[in-house]
Amino acid sequence: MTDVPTTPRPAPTPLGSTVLGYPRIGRDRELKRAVEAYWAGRIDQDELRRVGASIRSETWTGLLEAGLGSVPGNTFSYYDQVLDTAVMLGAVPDRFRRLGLDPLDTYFAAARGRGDAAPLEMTKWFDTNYHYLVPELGPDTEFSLSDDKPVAEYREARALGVTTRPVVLGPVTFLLLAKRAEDAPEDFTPLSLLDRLLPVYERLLTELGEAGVEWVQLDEPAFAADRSEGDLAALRAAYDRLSAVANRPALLVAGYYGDLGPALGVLADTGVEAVAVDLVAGPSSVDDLTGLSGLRTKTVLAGVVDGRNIWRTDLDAALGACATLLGVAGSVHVSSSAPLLHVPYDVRRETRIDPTVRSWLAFAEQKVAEVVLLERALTGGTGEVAEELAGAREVLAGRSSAAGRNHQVRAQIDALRPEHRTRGDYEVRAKAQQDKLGLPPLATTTIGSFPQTDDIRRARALRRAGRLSEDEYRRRMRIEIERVIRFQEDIGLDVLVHGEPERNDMVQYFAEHLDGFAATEHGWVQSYGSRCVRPPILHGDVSRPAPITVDWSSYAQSLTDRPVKGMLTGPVTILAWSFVRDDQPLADTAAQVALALRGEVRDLEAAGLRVIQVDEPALRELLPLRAADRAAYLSWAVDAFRLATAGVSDGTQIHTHLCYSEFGDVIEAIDGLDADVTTIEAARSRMEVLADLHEIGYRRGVGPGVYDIHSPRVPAVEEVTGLVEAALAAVPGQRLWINPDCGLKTRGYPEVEPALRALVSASATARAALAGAE
Ligand SMILES: Nc1nc2c(c(=O)[nH]1)N[C@@H](CNc1ccc(C(=O)N[C@@H](CCC(=O)N[C@@H](CCC(=O)N[C@@H](CCC(=O)O)C(=O)O)C(=O)O)C(=O)O)cc1)CN2
Ligand code: MET
Ligand SMILES: [Zn+2]
Repeated sequence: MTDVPTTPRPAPTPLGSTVLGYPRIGRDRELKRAVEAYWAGRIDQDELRRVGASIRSETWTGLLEAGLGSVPGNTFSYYDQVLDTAVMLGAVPDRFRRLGLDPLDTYFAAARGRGDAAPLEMTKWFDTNYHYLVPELGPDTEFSLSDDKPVAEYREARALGVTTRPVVLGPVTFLLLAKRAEDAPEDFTPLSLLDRLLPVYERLLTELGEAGVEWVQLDEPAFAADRSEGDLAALRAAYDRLSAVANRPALLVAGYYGDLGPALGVLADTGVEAVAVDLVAGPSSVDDLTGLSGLRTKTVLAGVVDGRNIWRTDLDAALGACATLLGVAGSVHVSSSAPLLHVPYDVRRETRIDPTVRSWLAFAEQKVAEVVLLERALTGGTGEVAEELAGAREVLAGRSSAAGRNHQVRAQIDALRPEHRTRGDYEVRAKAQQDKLGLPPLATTTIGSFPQTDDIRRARALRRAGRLSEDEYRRRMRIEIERVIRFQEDIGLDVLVHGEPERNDMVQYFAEHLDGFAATEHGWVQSYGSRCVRPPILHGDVSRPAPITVDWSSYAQSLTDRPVKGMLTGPVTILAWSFVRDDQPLADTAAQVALALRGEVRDLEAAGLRVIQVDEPALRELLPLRAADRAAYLSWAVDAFRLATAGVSDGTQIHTHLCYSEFGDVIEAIDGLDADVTTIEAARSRMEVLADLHEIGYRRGVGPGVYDIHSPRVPAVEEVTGLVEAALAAVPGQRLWINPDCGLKTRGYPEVEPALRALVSASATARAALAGAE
């Protein structure tokens, strides 16, 4: 129990039904368009702020009218909520402040870099496809309440007649997500700053209280992962202190993306008024909660409506979970399991999705309606909503009986044997590949995509609108492929790519060509900053009706004597970046996708492609947050990749590519993929991953990225040469590949051309040095 007495204050209005957060890009990506127009100098700050205000007002009024008991506030962001928090806490690194820009431009400079000021690192947000900017902290960091965004947005909503519950990233998760600033001592940990940080949160709570805020939500998702005793002690200390603040709003602490484990007991013993638990990703939380006497006086938000996936809720099951909690908690209200940031706005706009499949789906708006309905059932009894419950039951029954079963696919999976996932000895393969390809040491290549020019995107938009024929579209893409091939020949790369111009996205494109998936038209979700994706919906058994990439890749190969790499997205990444069915184990779905890709890999080989890359950038992303679940995941993930790729002969070279990750936890799985060549993000971390690979005895080809494509900066030749030398110190030249960190689709040719020339020149220099040394 806390030994700090909490200040007596009037009981807050009950929370009622709610969601933990909401999409913020605008129903038609208005924010993306406005932010990008602002960056390009086409609109000014006033215009950008008008777009932001209109998205916020539409969100608040919409949520109020939908009948939520408590409307979340401060869920808007111009780029990222972690950066917003760093700005609010006055923790923006000096290199951005020194630029002397106004607050909004300083903010964007931290997000995107400017001149010599490299941007904050961007990394995966838990196990999602959202990316946040990593705060940099050191022993000299001084926090101060430097921005009033949560208060200002509260007042803005009030003026529109909506009372909101500001959502703020919690202090402990903020510190756990931060990293040590480069100039900080090695043994510094951001969590050591907790005592310095808490006064700022105390001040924030005071100001929110003064503004009339009744409830504030502090998010602590970091506790859905394994945490140390020290982390738990920090959580306890933080909420003991924050709950002792005088005249503060009532505190709701939200944990999501999994069960809170021991953190739940810690929170139950602090003076916070409410906790939100994720009963979808962490269903066992129901049992964890029942033993906690500390909850008897608290409100529990039961996260029973999935905030991450798009299936309609099993309302009976959800009500059952809520009912169990009624006996444990002071009061229970219904909520989404996580912020709705990861789902699109409105399924009713998807008129091209088969109506049966569409009837199974709920996007953000529909989820809000489910939450409201469940709350009515919980408070007024099921009789009041009997009709709605019966309707939902019928849809659910329809889904489980239909579920697009493909008996042929299931029979093929049942017939698989270990040899379908095993290739021959690597040394034998390497020899056969060298005979066929005759590549020099330090061979150069790229990761697949070339800049998606306005012309390409416009052509695709015209075709979608029916204003460009399929033939004309294909003709234009072929012209682009030829241009990209000639460009690479001119630069002098060794292994070429076709450039992926025909792909809207590396996952959506494949989903559009596989059975068992539905693509959306408007289902945009933020991935980072202004970049969005439309995750496809994997609703049935997966199969490949016809070859997908073979025409494009063999056309590219027909244009050149140099080897062209076939280019596919791997099964784990296709799953990670889709909305996947929740009615069978992920492992089974992965095997189906892998089997479809296996057919594509073999068709590419038969068409004369000697090198085939199967991208798995999301291998790390799907790694379970809790260590206990990891071995099982890695086992099926590796199996799926091997099933997709092991059907080729020894002489066909399989590449894979990984990015956006800290690889330490999956390094053995990377080895287990058994790819002949692994290209991997490394430029920003200065080749750290090579030491990890060396340690586990990895001995196949490796291409650590020597050009950071996530920044508009063009590296100088000396910089690339430095990275190549660092790599050569860890890997022999014959096994070393020279390539960028990732695909080039988000970059422009003015950056790409000099960067690739630098890369080829650095390889040539290192090659000459190697030859001289022999
Ligand atoms: N799914 C996925 N997740 C990923 C990645 C990825 O590549 N894919 N990469 C990592 C980083 N995340 C990223 C996410 C998105 C983008 C990205 O570039 N997204 C594009 C959209 C890509 C797309 O779907 N393009 C479509 C639609 C393009 C579009 O907006 N068209 C306009 C019309 C254009 C015109 O008329 O000129 C429209 O529809 O309004 C196409 O090319 O066909 C964007 O936000 O701008 C990049 C990286 C991790 N996660
Ligand atoms: C996010 S990984 C990207 C791999 C893909 N082949 C590309 O180059 O775009
Ligand atoms: Zn990549």
